[in-house]
Amino acid sequence: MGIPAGPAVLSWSRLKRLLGSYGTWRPPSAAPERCRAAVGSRLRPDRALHTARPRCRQVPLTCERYGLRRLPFGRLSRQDVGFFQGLMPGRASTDPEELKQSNVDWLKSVRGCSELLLKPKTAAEVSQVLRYCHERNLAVNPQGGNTGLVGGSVPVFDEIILSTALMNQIISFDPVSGILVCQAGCILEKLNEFLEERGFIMPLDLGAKGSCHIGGNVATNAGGLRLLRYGSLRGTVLGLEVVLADGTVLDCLASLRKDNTGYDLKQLFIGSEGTLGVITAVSILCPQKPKAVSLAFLGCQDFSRVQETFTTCRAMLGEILSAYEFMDEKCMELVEKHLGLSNPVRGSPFYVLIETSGSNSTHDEEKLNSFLEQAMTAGLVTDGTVAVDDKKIKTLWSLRERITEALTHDGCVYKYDISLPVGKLYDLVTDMRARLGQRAKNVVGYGHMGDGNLHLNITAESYSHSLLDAIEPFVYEWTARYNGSISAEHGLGFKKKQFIQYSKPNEAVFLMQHFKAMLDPKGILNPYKTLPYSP
Ligand SMILES: O=C(O)CC[C@@H](O)C(=O)O
Ligand SMILES: [Zn+2]
Repeated sequence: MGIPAGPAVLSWSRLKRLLGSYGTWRPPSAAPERCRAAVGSRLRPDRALHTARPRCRQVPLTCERYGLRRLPFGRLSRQDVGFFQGLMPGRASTDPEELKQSNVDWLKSVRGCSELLLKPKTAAEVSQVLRYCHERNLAVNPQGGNTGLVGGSVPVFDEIILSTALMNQIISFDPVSGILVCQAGCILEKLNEFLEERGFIMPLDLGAKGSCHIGGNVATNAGGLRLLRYGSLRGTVLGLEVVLADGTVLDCLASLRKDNTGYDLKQLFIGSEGTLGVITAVSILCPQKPKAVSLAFLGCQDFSRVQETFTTCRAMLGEILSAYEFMDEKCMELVEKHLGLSNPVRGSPFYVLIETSGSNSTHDEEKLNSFLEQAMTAGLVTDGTVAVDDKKIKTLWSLRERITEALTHDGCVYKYDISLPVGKLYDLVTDMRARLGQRAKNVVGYGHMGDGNLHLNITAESYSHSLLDAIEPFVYEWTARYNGSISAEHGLGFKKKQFIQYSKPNEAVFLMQHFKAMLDPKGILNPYKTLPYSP
């Protein structure tokens, strides 16, 4: 098949020129195009569906803050709205209150101005929506639980929001193979509860589990807290059903552990952030629910001890090690200050959470105890607490899981999600702290130590271009110097797409542009996201 040249394709030389200047990329200086109400208040508001959700404080429009130009997509007309309302009565909303929630990201950092929210229930409906949008050249923003952290899940301009919220059916579960097949809008926590009743668990776990959708997890290749044990979604997702930009339904919803027939197409959609197709159903391999879980929360005097504790516990705990997370003392101060949680182990510059999951509590506790004895004797950890009952385990986990939430109460947050060689992980935080000095309110580091994944977060009283200039591209150059990744698990979305070249060669970006043009020649799927700006 030939590769059609579309507006999203850049010539090789143009691409090279663009990539060469991304380090200093700035929004175009031309006057931004304001989000224009195409049909606005003339439309009859539908019934609000989520009146209980908190009101959003006014977030600047993304297109204005970044001075962006709208791509030449069609404008939503009264006839278009009529078509969608006929296709899914009561599920095509133009209610400004409801749209307000869906136009803003969870961090309240980016805001679009979509005027239509669609809630299909089936892949067939998604197919009809996309076929229509493709014909009319209307841009579409697929949206799951809207918990993403890089601005990938909300519109930049007036893209139609295609929500998976009502695609929430479990299709099948096979207790012999542990394979679950479900629609994309199932909430991660709900799936986990369903599985736990049957002696299984989901292979991924995130702080956002109560709201995020499995389709969104797959579309962003979310990592989370269990990756160390169960690997990434690239391994556990066995099949996908995806609707392509022109409405074609791609049924690759296989439930097979082994299948070497041709290219593994599902991998293209895992982590593509809704830019290549809309994931409508997922087949996923789920592990057995562990019979025994223990959690140790320990304090370490410096980062080299955090590292040594990791290598020691990996060697001593072996197959029962299921998570190794770290956080610095600033993180703990913030969860105490903003969320009122209490830290059971005070006075350490670093803390680690070590989880074991196995099938025999006596055996596992014996192993954990001998590791703890060794770690204390060697002076790797100074203090700690261990939990084996569910309630205490949850309480300890919340100290780690709720750091993101605590940060949002601390001010405007600048987020970096970096992969680095484990030995270098914390140096970036130290360097950044020294570089920013008083300009930042707090600079904190935490993350998935076992996966070499640092969450560097910087807070300030308010958003400032000059603070951003002090952070970027420094943070990306630093990461590239050590061959790290500028997005370990959150994706590129809107906020990081211009920096892809710090982690991918030009040839790879060029090929990605080609895939995008082949699968979505009009560029209607989640435009302005993931791939670099193409004027
Ligand atoms: O907020 C962040 O930077 C990280 C969020 C999430 O990936 C986590 O590991 O808690
Ligand atoms: Zn994370």
